[in-house]
Amino acid sequence: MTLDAAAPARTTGTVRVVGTGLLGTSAALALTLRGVDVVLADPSPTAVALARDLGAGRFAGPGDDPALVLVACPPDVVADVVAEELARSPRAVVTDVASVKGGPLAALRARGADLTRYVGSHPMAGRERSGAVAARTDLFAGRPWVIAATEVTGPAARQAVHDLAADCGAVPVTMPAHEHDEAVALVSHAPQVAASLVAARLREAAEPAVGLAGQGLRDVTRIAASDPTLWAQILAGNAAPVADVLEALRADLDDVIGALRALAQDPVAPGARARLARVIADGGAGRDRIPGKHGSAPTLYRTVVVVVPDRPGALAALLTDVGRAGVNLEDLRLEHSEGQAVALASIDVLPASADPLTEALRARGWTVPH
Ligand SMILES: NC(=O)c1ccc[n+]([C@@H]2O[C@H](COP(=O)([O-])OP(=O)(O)OC[C@H]3O[C@@H](n4cnc5c(N)ncnc54)[C@H](O)[C@@H]3O)[C@@H](O)[C@H]2O)c1
Ligand SMILES: O=C(O)C(=O)C[C@]1(C(=O)O)C=C[C@@H](O)C=C1
Repeated sequence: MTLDAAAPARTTGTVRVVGTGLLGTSAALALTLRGVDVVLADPSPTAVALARDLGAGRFAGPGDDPALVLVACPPDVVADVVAEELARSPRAVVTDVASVKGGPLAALRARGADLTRYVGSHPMAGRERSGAVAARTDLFAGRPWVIAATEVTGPAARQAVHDLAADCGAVPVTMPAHEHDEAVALVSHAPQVAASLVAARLREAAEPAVGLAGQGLRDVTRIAASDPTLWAQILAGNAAPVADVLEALRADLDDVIGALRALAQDPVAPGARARLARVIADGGAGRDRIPGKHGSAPTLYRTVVVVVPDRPGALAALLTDVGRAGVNLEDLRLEHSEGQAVALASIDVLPASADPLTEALRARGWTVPH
């Protein structure tokens, strides 16, 4: 997915990005691509220089007069930084992208900040890596961007953040802060804890067991690589809603354990298999409700799986042949088990491209198993 750089930006005036890590630099790259004047600030000189070097904008200076300030710093300090930015630029709209919204809003309200010019927001897009080096121009493409407007948010602030989200390729969604926090406890924060707990079980596992890991484990644990300091802040900032989701999960887990213990005692324990089947079926029903990348049904892409020999240049050759086939690659995953002479590349493409790509790759000698 790429951003349509040709479309004119809705955002007008200079945008000041404060915190040039993954989120700040990704937004700055998307805005710069659209021709928006972006100035960059971060307490870390390396972080801001890196973002500038990547083409995300220019260094902030004393003469800047931003129309919009985007705060993309860690959640713990977000209320302080927003308050500073409101005072520094008395005419600007200020937003932040922290993963929790209720706490920062309450803190700003308590200190009497100008909430007509501030509107918290949260793009539902990210990565398990931090810093400007992980930034991507299309990070937000097709993703929801929550705008947590309040009853006192001014229309200019609403519009400016709406335009910012749209210019980054995201889909703006308006939602009150408390509703947002409950929703992300379920769809983001508890899943992070679950992924981390599953992955943590692997620490003490014997080498041969870990060597058997397939795509299932990789899918479930990708986000276990996330930044612990950032996530400790996110979880602490949304403690009660996350605890509620995890308590419900614990009850479900106890039910599964009960069925398994019953089967361990008696292989034909009445009702046990039905309880296990129900867990898997309920999981499938829940998963079916997850929207696709663009908010549509999750059947947006088809996956073409290709066998890639384990030798230098093989993946590059495959990508070249995908390009020669005239097919736009939407996503790529590589599965490689230790000791195996081949890897499996899963290439997501638009449904209409799957069969032509399969044929073109087979014609060029690639093994495409199904
Ligand atoms: N990582 C994700 O997937 C993701 C997704 C959506 C929203 N968010 C939110 O975006 C924000 C930034 O996360 P990130 O992943 O970009 O983190 P990051 O670690 O990549 O970047 C954070 C940046 O903030 C800077 N910073 C630290 N203290 C600061 C301060 N007092 N003032 C200004 N800048 C400061 C750091 O130097 C760093 O460059 C967080 O609030 C996070 O909750 C993260
Ligand atoms: O995809 C990832 O790696 C993410 O961490 C993204 C994710 C999410 O849970 O979807 C994580 C935290 C953010 O606040 C928003 C998005």
